[in-house]
Amino acid sequence: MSDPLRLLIHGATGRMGAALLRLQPDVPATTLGAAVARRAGTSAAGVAIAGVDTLGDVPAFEVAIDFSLPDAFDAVLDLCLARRAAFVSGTTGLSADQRARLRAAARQLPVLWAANFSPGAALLADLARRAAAALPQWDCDIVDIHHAHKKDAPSGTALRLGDAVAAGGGQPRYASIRAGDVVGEHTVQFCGPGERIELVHRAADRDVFARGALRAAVWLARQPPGEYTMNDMLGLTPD
Ligand SMILES: NC(=O)C1=CN([C@@H]2O[C@H](COP(=O)(O)OP(=O)(O)OC[C@H]3O[C@@H](n4cnc5c(N)ncnc54)[C@H](OP(=O)(O)O)[C@@H]3O)[C@@H](O)[C@H]2O)C=CC1
Ligand SMILES: O=C(O)C1=N[C@H](C(=O)O)C[C@H](O)C1
Repeated sequence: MSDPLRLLIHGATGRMGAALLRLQPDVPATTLGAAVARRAGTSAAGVAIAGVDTLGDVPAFEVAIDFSLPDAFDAVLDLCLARRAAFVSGTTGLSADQRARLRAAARQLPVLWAANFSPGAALLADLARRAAAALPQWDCDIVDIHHAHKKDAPSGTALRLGDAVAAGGGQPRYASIRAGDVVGEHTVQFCGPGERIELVHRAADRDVFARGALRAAVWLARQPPGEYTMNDMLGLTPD
């Protein structure tokens, strides 16, 4: 049996970081190499979290899982390049330059960035593309609802769904609601004369994203350098 994969969890004090730290021990193919956040501290489960000022000193790891903020993204990507480690990221709101850096890094490392690590959201994008292709004259609106603390709008998933609609020939419009503690809800709505179709995905909790990211880390560690998607991992139609 091979040694467990050492993970770096970046954004460890956040909502997603907490779910990842809680669920990582359920994935025996992995072990926690290091956990990092903006400020050093200790997680609810007693895990030591390093501050980003000591990011360069973290122990060896094979895969980084990043759920942080765009401001924090470049430093962890640079660390993966320096350490030749695979990179899984779910951080949304990235700039065009950051997306380009990710593509460039994929020439040297296996990289999997996804706006949404739930398998259902990947399937929703495929359904949205097919619906848009079948309903060329209908209006298409994408609505995302998230907790009040979410910083980016439209959500990364909404933009991903919009790309899928555009690939099907549609022209999506976006609306975002930030309210309460909603984990994440996305609706792709098609309106035609006298009728309306809604495709809806609701995440019940953040564990679905964390499980998807841990599964991605194990899968990505076995891939050669390149840019991968959830569809590649799940064996769905390529984007
Ligand atoms: N792709 C997907 O499936 C999903 C993606 N997301 C995305 O993941 C990201 C994180 O979401 P969430 O957990 O709710 O956010 P939180 O605000 O709860 O957590 C953000 C984390 O990033 C850390 N951080 C912030 N700035 C820096 C910095 N400059 N350097 C180092 N660390 C930093 C924070 O550390 P500190 O606490 O010390 O400030 C914290 O640990 C968002 O972009 C969100 O949109 C969320 C859910 C699912
Ligand atoms: O910030 C969140 O919470 C979420 N962000 C992702 C996004 O921007 O699409 C995924 C999920 O909906 C939760």
